[in-house]
Amino acid sequence: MRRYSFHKGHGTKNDFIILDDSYGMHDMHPEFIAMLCDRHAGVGADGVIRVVRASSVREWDGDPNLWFMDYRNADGSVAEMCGNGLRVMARHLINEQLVSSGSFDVATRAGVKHVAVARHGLISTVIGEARVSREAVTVRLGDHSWEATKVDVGNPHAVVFVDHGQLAALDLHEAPRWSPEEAFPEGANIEFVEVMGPGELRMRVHERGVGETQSCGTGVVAVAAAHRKDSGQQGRIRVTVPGGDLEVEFAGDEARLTGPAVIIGRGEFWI
Ligand SMILES: N[C@@H](CCC[C@H](N)C(=O)O)C(=O)O
Repeated sequence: MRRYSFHKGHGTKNDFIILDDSYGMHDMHPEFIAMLCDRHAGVGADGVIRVVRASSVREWDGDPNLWFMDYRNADGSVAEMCGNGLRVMARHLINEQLVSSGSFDVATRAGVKHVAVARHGLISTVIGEARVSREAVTVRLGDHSWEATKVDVGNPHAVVFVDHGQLAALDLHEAPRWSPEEAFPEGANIEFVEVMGPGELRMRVHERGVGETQSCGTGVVAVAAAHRKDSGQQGRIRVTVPGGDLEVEFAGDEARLTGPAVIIGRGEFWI
């Protein structure tokens, strides 16, 4: 049996277990992650963020001095990026004085992302380009089907715009399906969105490797990018998710995501 210390945090109620592992000593076996994230038998979370020096990450060939966000979904699968996780990891690095200022870069499997403390203690993250595809994808949930927009935010997303009043009634206990299957060979995060007004969106999400979550930062960027492409919306886009509000701004095609990031405590577990 081993003893581990952890921190727990969330960004708009998308919650994470944070494991400090500077030198890459932890074994991130999928069963270990799934057990940790189990809300009844473990600590419980939507995912695990392993905070590791980039120099200790075999597949990383960029700046070795950065901190690397090694993100795992609750089922133990690896994800390229996590928008809410990035803010929470930034808050953790600042709190633990693992960085020397409030503005720095973090390495992820989707490249280097800049983070900075913003107004009212929110954290702003440069997520980069959200690539909106023209490829036709159909999403099905129960008896409904919709044409969806495929968006690549470093990780895969399908964005479905639903009619007014439809969002709250969706049953996301069931996993949405898509066709053609080859559209997302690695699986997908599926966002359902209602347009409330210009630049005002409401979203629910079924995350790959988790199920329905209270928020998804990369999902929020995906829906903002799809909305901007459809409507020509300029300026700030506010996305309300079950866990709170997030804002997306674009500079050219580059998306910046701003929102809260909270560390709620720390503890130890034995496995
Ligand atoms: N909740 C995250 C996304 C986490 C990864 C996702 N489930 C995937 O598998 O791509 C976010 O805030 O972006």
